[in-house]
Amino acid sequence: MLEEVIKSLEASPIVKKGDYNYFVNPISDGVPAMDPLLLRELALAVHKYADLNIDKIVAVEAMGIHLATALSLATDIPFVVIRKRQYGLPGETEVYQKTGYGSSNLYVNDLHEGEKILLIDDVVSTGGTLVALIKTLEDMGLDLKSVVAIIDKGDGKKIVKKETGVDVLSIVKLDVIDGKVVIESTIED
Ligand SMILES: O=P(O)(O)OC[C@H]1O[C@H](OP(=O)(O)OP(=O)(O)O)[C@H](O)[C@@H]1O
Ligand SMILES: Nc1nc2[nH]cnc2c(=O)[nH]1
Repeated sequence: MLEEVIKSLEASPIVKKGDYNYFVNPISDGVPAMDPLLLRELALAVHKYADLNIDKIVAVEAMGIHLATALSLATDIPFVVIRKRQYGLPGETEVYQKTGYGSSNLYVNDLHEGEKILLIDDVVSTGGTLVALIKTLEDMGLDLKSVVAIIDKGDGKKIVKKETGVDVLSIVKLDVIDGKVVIESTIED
C-alpha cells in the first residue's frame, strides 16, 4: 500500500541547513510535485490506523495542511489549521516552536475544551514542534485521540513519547545516513 511513498522518500535529495541534514520531498515540502497517488496512499494509511472518532482534524502549518485536506475529504470531518500567522482573535493561543533548523511562533484558533481531535503534521524530528503543541493542546483541555506525523525521522517519535507520554502514529520511519534517506520501517511491516 505504501509503494509510492517509499519510492518517493528514497529519491529525496538532502540539503544542508547549517549542520542539519534536511530531506526534500513532496510530502514534507510540496517539492518536487506531489503525485496524487502518493497523497491517496497517505490518506488511506491514516484512515486505516488513526482513531477517527473525532470532532476536528488539526493541521500544523505549512506541511500538515495538504495532509489534513486529503483526510478531511476522505472522512467529511472538518479541519482547522494551526497557523504561523497571528490573528489576535479572542481565545487565540501562542505556541513557541523550535525545530532542528529554525523557530517560529504558532497560533491556535477555534479549538475548544473537550473537543476530540486528530493532530497531523508531516515530520517529527527533534520533536520540538509536536512536544510544544501537545503540551499546549492538553493544557487547553483538548482530547488528543491521535497525533500523526507521517514521517518519523531519527528519534522524533521516541522524544515525543518521553516528553509527553503520547504515542505518535507514524507511517514511515527513516533516517538520513551518508547523505541518503534510509527507510527503517513502515506501519505496514
Ligand atoms: O520535530 P521537529 O524538529 O520540530 O520538526 C518537525 C517540524 O519541522 C517542519 O516544520 P517547519 O517549521 O520547517 O515548517 P513548514 O511546515 O512550514 O515547512 C515540519 O513541518 C514539522 O512541523
Ligand atoms: N522536509 C523536511 N522537513 C523536516 N522537518 C523536520 N526535519 C525535516 C527534514 O529533514 N525535511
